Amino acid sequence: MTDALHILKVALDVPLDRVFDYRTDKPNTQIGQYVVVPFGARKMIGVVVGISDTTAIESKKLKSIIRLDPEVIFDEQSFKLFQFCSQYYHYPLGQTILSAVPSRLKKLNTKAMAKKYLYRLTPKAIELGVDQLPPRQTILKRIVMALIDATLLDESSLRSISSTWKKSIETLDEMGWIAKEEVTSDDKAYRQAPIPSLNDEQQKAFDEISKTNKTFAAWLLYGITGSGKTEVYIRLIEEALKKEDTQVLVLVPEINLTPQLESRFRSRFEKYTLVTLHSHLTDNERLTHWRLAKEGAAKIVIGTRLSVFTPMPHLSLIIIDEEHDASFKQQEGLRYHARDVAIFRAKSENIPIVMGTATPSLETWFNATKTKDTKKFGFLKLTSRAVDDSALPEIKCIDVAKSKVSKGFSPYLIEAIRDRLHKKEQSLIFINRRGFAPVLLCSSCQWTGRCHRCSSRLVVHLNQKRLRCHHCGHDEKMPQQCPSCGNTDLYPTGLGTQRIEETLKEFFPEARILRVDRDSTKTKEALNDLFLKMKNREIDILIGTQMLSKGHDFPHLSLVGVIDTDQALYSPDFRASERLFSQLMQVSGRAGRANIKGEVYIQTAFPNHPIFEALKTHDYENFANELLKERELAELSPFAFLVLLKAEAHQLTHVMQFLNEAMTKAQNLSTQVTVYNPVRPIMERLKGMERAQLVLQANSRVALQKLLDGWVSYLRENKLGQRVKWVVDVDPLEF
Ligand SMILES: Nc1ncnc2c1ncn2[C@@H]1O[C@H](COP(=O)(O)OP(=O)(O)OP(=O)(O)O)[C@@H](O)[C@H]1O
Ligand SMILES: [Zn+2]
Repeated sequence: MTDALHILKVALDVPLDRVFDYRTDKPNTQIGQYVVVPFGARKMIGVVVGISDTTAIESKKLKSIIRLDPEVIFDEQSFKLFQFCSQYYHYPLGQTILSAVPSRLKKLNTKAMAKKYLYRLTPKAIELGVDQLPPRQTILKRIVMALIDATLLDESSLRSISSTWKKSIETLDEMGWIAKEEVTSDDKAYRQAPIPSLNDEQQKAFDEISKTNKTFAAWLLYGITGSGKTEVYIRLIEEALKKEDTQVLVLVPEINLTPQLESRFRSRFEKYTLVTLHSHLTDNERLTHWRLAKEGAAKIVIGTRLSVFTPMPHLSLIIIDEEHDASFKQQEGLRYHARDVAIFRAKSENIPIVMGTATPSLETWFNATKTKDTKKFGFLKLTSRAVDDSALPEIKCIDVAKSKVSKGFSPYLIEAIRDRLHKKEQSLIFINRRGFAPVLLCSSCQWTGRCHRCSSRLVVHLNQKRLRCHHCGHDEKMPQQCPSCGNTDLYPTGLGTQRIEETLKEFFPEARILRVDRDSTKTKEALNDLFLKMKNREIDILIGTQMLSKGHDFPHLSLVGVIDTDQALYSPDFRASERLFSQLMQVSGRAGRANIKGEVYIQTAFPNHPIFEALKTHDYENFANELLKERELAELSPFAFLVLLKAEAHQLTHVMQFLNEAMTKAQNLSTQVTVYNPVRPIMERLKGMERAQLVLQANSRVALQKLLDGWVSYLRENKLGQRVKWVVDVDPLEF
């Protein structure tokens, strides 16, 4: 008689939808432990997802695990979540799990971690103040100002202010300005900000949602910008944490997770351990925070999309801020939507989930207001701004056809800016650059610079005098004369942020102007610097793109000028007007936040377009309902469910053959699903690869999923898959 075999079913980070059997001599292994195993000639990290005493593998071929780590990295609830995602997004289980655990775990050797500290200013520093710092020490200044704001900051927040924060902290330490304390799980003292009492609408929202604690309910908290949604979240969290053994997960878009937001939460939850999870943490920090959550020690987890997978044994409430934000959708690997995964998780753990926004996604708007199943999807409104005397800004369209536009600016807008300069208030010039950037154009033969690897035009970077491909990064010198006809009169078309900046400098030589875009604000530290400068009125005019439109408070900002948004009105993307509306609504929300009145000027050739009519009256509801009618007629989301198959290869014939076979197969698998012909996307070539895609569409999610089960395994087995790279995107946001 032989000993009973201990066979571990191990999920690995490989693109195969199966688990692998390994032998172990450790009888009390648990599901969720991770292991190092031999895989071909390599060693790999894997996760135990099953334990058995039988295997179909011959005992000669059965290999043993190399190492078993004692840490159990997920619990039963997380495992359910992984299984759901693997099935719903048709992505292998092993890859699903391993894309959700902190990458630090995946390194083959884990070292002990260093102690962690929190930093605060000494009374001496507070007394002397920033003005006493040496004039050119901008990083020191930034850190001190952030500490004045937040009282206590941890290392990750400091790092987001500057990558050289350590040196600055040492300097401050030598000056006797800083005190540090070791991080323990509780006992933190953040400054207490005055706590407002809830207004009627906030109170109603709080009461309704509180009624559903302990059971699943999805809530849309629809509240205009500045209506006090965050205050409602905070009260709900307070309420939840009154009970022992509770944890709360707060999901936010990446750009919103600033030290300011973190400190607002910390100051209100000083008794509780709060951790953040986002991409600006180091691997070690991420792992520490994640473990605190997994062990139940962290009561509040604030994180970006990936944190929806954080194991939290006592999870009792999920909050999603800015529910409509596209950054909740992961665009590579496991293409999940964190909001949808969060709803599944709330359902499966039988807890409430609250989604707040001023401009809900049409899917959520539909669920909350139009479906019969409103018992499971509650709808709450906050219709006025929370701070007394703060009204919504007045929105005006400037008809560029009737106004004498000079270098992109109409005289009305220029006058409005001049007026703010006079009143020492701030202006924001917003350019919607989605899908738009200046290209170099030859005035005589219409030549434009093109990327030789992608079907895209090269973007002009005037300061560096270079042309760059924004898709593959290809970079070349800006030519002196047209490569096609030799003409030397080459000029950049359209309005980039750099050109706007130059024009504004001409109009207002005395103004302090700051331009913010991906080129000038690559790091989070630069962005934080900007917030501080705005707050201290060191900037008069801010020029920026969509990254500025999210929920930041600029108390001295009273004018927003929007230029050049018209291309989004006629985009082939069916979500373009939904996005434009929410972007303009968000950016308008930046004006007049405190007690100065805000104004928004939109320059457009289509001042009567319904989107602007709706904006002027701040009428998201009407606009959304109109859009829903259009979507219903066109049979688009949320009335139909879509799946996108994207494929690319060096040769177009391979791509097309693969997609045509896929199309035929899909047609044979189901009659309830519409299968469209393969088409080329707008970006036909990318990084030297030829691309094409096809769309599946169905009225029934179940029918679509059923088709996908058979179809995706068929695609995985297709021999052309060796030449063609493909991905399946369920509920795609971009086409
Ligand atoms: N009931 C209240 N009474 C007075 N002030 C309040 C009240 N609720 C919130 N506030 C204040 O109003 C401002 C906006 O509130 P909050 O940030 O909660 O709004 P929001 O809807 O989350 O904003 P955003 O649109 O930026 O996401 C904050 O300064 C907050 O302190
Ligand atoms: Zn390119």
